[in-house]
Formats: sequence, structure tokens, C-alpha cells
Amino acid sequence: MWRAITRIPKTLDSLGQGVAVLPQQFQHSQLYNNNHNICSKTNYLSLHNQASLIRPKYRMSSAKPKVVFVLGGPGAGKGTQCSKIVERFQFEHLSAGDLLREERSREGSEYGQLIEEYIRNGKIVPVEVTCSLLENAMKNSGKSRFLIDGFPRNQDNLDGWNRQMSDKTEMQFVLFFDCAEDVCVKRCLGRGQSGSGRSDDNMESLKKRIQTYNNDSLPIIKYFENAGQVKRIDASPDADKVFQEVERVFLANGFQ
Ligand SMILES: Nc1ncnc2c1ncn2[C@@H]1O[C@H](COP(=O)(O)OP(=O)(O)O)[C@@H](O)[C@H]1O
Ligand SMILES: Nc1ccn([C@H]2C[C@H](O)[C@@H](COP(=O)(O)OP(=O)(O)O)O2)c(=O)n1
Repeated sequence: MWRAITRIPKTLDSLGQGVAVLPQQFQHSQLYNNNHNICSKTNYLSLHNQASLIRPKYRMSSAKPKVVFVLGGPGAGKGTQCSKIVERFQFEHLSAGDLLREERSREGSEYGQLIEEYIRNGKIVPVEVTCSLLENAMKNSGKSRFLIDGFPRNQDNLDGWNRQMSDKTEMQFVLFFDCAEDVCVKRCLGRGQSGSGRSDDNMESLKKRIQTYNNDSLPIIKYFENAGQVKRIDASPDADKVFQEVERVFLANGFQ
């Protein structure tokens, strides 16, 4: 099966060695935003665009797909609620974390080791990897409504989406599952104990994931909030109760 990950350019090849060898331009993507002349990232974009041109059969249809970003702390219940939304409304659920874990486990993946290092350390994988996985999954789904779960999770994610996907999609709103830290921790540890098999559902990784969430993800939620695009949901009640609120938001926004 063709995978968009094959479109990740040569400039990312060296990422395969893990976090320690990340080229500087990917560790400080803010630098890129302030200086569009930094050439490796620019080369990436031009390579990426060429790759798109030679694969017309994977282009999306002319109507722009609708996208809802789903954000919240680790264990807030994003995945649980996304499953319920899929059952009730015609959405395709794309979890950035699931796509990354799948790519990590894919035989022959160049990025498996890199992804594992990032996930275990509670860090956010460079957007070139994640956004390509998301775009590929969108193209292959044949659907026109997407829940993009766990993305954009930092400034690098948001910038990458804006470069690669924002013109091709219509972002509807951000569904934000607001959940206290201690509840999130309890849920993740519970998920680990009930056999999630995730290498990051343990206290050591969780501390780092929460730090990343507070430092890197909350400012993104704040950014969308200032733009009037956030639908905040109290994620602390039981899952069915939370879904009542979620359903209300989707109905109020014209989804049937
Ligand atoms: N509202 C809820 N109340 C109690 N437990 C929940 C609730 N929502 C989810 N969970 C449980 O918490 C854990 C994390 O939920 P999950 O949906 O995987 O979170 P996320 O995708 O945000 O990391 C799972 O074990 C799930 O069954
Ligand atoms: N946009 C994203 C989403 C997830 N990841 C990585 C880093 C995250 O800690 C893990 C797990 O994310 P996932 O959304 O599956 O799980 P939690 O919300 O943390 O419970 O995946 C990423 O690097 N970039």
C-alpha cells in the first residue's frame, strides 16, 4: 500500500537516529517561522509539492473536507469521545497518536525509532512526519468529515498544518476536553493497567507528557480560543454525560 510517509523528504532521513540527532532546524521550527530563507525546510516544501503533483490519483475531491480538531490533556477522553462522535455523526476519526504508533510499528519504517523516542519522552514528533500521516489517511479514507484527534499539539504542528493542509480543508472548530491533571493521570494509569500496551502510560512518561501539554499544547488552545474557535467541554463526568455536551455542540454547528 502506498503511504504518504514515503513522501517525507530526504532532509528528514537523519531523524531516524532518534531525538539526540535531530537536525537543528527541526528542533527550533520557530526559527523557520521567523526566517523563511532557511533552506532545508524550504527545500522540503518544494519537494513535497512536486511529490503531490506526480500523484494526482490521490488528490482530494474539489469540495474541501471539514475538519474538527480534538484537543485536551493526555487521558482527557479524546479517543473515547471521538468513537462516540463517529457512531452518531458521519465523521472519520484520525488520531495523530494512533497514526504515529502505527507508523512506529510498520515493518521497514524509517521513523519507527524516532517516533518511539519522542512518544516515550512525552515530546511531540516533528510535524513533517505527523502531517504527512494525517494527509495520507485523509486521502485514503474517501470521507469528507474528519476528527483530527491530538493535533495540532504545539506551534510546530500548527505551522506545519497551515503550510500543508489549511488551504485544502475547512476547519470547523476545536473541541477541547478540559480535564483536571489528577483525573488525566488516573485515567492514563488505568488505561495502562487495563493493558493499553502503550509505552507512555506510566508515571515517568506521564510527567513529561503533562509538562509538554502545559507548555506547548495549552498555548495552542489559547490561540484558538482567542480566535473564537474553541468549544470547551467539561471532560470530568462519566463518558456518556460528556457525550451529551459533545452532541449538543455538533448539532448546534449544523451536523446531523
Ligand atoms: N469520561 C470518562 N470517565 C472516566 N474514564 C474515562 C472517561 N473517558 C475516558 N475514560 C477512560 O480514560 C482512559 C483514557 O481515555 P482516552 O479516550 O483513551 O483518552 P485520550 O484519547 O484523551 O488520551 C481510557 O481508559 C478511557 O476508558
Ligand atoms: N500531534 C501529535 C500527537 C501525538 N504525538 C505523540 C506524543 C504523544 O505523547 C503521543 C500520544 O498521543 P495520543 O494523542 O495518542 O495520547 P494522549 O492524548 O497523550 O493520551 O503521541 C505527537 O508527537 N504529535
